[in-house]
Amino acid sequence: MKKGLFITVEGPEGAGKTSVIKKIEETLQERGQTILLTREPGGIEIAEKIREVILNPEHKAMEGRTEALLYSAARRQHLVEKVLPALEQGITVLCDRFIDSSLAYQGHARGLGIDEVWGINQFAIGDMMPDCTLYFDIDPAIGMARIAQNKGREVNRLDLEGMSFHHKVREGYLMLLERFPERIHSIDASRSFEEVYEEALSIVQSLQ
Ligand SMILES: Nc1ncnc2c1ncn2[C@@H]1O[C@H](COP(=O)(O)OP(=O)(O)OP(=O)(O)O)[C@@H](O)[C@H]1O
Ligand SMILES: Cc1cn([C@H]2C[C@H](O)[C@@H](COP(=O)(O)O)O2)c(=O)[nH]c1=O
Repeated sequence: MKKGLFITVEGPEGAGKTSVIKKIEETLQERGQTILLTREPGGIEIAEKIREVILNPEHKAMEGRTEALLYSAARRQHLVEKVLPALEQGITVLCDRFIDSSLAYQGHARGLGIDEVWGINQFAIGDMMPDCTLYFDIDPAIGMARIAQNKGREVNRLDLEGMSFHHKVREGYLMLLERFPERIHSIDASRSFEEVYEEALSIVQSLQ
């Protein structure tokens, strides 16, 4: 039986999600709150291994449906092995990407269809939708420029897609915002780190 809050964070490449939620985790821990920060694809050994397969830049032959199925397989294992046990203990889970990434990237940008990708993900997650999703909205040109400046970051297979793919990812997210207006909160991620962090933190706190 789920008791904790399940919060997911979404957005195009370089929107600042990972940096902001790391700081939110630190802030909440300093305040004595227990929070589990995790990510997709990954977060546990099996899913990290699937991540390596999906994101390896050498795997240029990977077909769209294979990609979608691998993301949903990693999601299933991560959900049952890590997310659900934490939620059952009443812990707030903050997850860097979840189903909306599959809907925006594979469903819309890859052209597999949002409803089709929704279908395979229902098999993977059942009714375990997030309580709240923070969507970091950014022009992909700004996001990709931020990534290019971050020399320590590994370039993955999805980063190598052309700009038109990244614009379609954002378009997909904007469609999801219209479809799930109560669950998804949009944050203007083109502002300074502090401004984005403050808004994201205030949303997370308002849920607790
Ligand atoms: N508001 C901001 N303004 C400018 N740079 C930022 C901002 N937020 C984060 N950055 C920088 O942008 C880069 C990408 O940030 P981060 O890795 O947090 O993004 P992300 O959304 O998790 O990206 P991805 O999903 O592609 O991994 C990092 O170098 C980070 O320091
Ligand atoms: C969960 C999920 C992710 N993706 C893409 C989005 C990114 O390009 C990578 C993950 O890298 P990050 O640095 O950890 O953000 O995978 C996707 O296409 N579909 C998904 O379901």
